[in-house]
Amino acid sequence: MRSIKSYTLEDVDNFKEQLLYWAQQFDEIVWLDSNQYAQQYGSYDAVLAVDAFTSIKTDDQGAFDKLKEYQGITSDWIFGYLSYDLKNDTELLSSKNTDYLYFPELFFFQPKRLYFIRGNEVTMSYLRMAEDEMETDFSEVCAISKETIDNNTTSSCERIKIRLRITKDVYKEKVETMLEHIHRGDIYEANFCQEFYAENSCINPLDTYRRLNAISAPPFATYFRMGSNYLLSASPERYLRKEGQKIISQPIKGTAKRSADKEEDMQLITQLKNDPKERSENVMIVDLVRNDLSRTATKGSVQVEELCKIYSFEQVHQMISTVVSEVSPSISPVDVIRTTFPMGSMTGAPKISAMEIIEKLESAKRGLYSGSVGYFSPEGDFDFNVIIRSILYNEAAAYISYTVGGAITAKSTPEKEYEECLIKAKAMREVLESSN
Ligand SMILES: C=C(O[C@@H]1C=C(C(=O)O)C=C[C@H]1O)C(=O)O
Ligand SMILES: NC(=O)CC[C@H](N)C(=O)O
Repeated sequence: MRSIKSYTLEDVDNFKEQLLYWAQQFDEIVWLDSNQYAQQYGSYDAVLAVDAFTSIKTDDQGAFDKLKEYQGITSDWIFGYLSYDLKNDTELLSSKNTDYLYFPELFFFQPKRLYFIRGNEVTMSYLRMAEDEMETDFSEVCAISKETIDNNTTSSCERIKIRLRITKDVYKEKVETMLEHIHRGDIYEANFCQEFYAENSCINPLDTYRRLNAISAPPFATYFRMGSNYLLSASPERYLRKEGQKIISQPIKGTAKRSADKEEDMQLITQLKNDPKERSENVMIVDLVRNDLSRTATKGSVQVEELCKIYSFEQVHQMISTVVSEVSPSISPVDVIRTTFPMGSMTGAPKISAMEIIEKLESAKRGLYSGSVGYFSPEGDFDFNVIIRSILYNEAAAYISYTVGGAITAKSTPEKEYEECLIKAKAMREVLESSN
């Protein structure tokens, strides 16, 4: 079904820039870049999928059933996203908060043109109908000069004014309400988020992504486009990956800022590692993920491979755990996602009560934020990230948005949680405010 061609690259970083620039001509784009971050699990350094041959977009009930059918029928590479509000398809829940971004709840496509980069090699994988264009496309990509990219990736938009969806005082009141729920025993932990936005504004998506990625260089960077809807993501977090029969989930809980001073930076790592509040936040989510994975796992196969390990990224230090399981080949890959979605790190525990309380206290529909972007391979393997540290943009609606949040537990204080939100928001704010 696909034609394959591989080339050795002289300058991989330059080729990545050329390829993403070349991709801009297509309406559907998924670009995943791990920024050379050293990770145990991963197949490619970067992947580009463009030009939909077939696609699926849903906004109603039964989204996971439709995805399962689509994934089964295509039996090909499919790329796309799951928005947070698909929770309503897995549990008896609803989303009543206002949607400002208008992304469909689920979107996947089968790309005609695919590029996989690994080391200094690129492999092109084109559907037969486009195979005639493989060589000309490759030459076109390689002919793009740095000047062309720089000259055409400038913005003619006006300065962006970022607004807060809720004030700091309202945020603190809501965290107090969350704490009351925790003290009453309704929940142990919930991830409470707030939105920052700009109306009647525009950005150059490629320029914005490039600058966000340059200061973040995370392992799950994403440039996504579907028509006039864009996701520019600097996510450090994996939600779920499947490699053969093995399932891998890597929830993050526990965040510390970075310092330019080496010694202070080391202290921040030690503090985070030994902080009982951050550790207990993480362990609670690990328990939830173990429970979620056990729904499709073979008996006794759920294991914690790594608990509360600190990983440093350009913007923050994070505490990450790795939970794995085995599934039997008879289980559909979509069902492994359906039974674990939305990821526990973005909900809280117990999951359903946390999602109900989040819905009541938050002020905007989460949509794609705290959802997931990724792909399925023809064999049914997959890799999906967590959509955080991301700028969402609806060009047609002239609306730009980023949301940040953090886990609230019995040990939380509203002031500290607010500070943590600002640490997570720093890169997005910097990039948007220096747009022009
Ligand atoms: C909610 C966000 O991040 C989540 C919350 C974290 C925390 O509470 O420490 C860490 C990673 C994410 O799972 C965000 O970045 O907006
Ligand atoms: N950056 C990426 O997300 C690359 C794709 C994916 N992580 C993989 O290696 O399979």
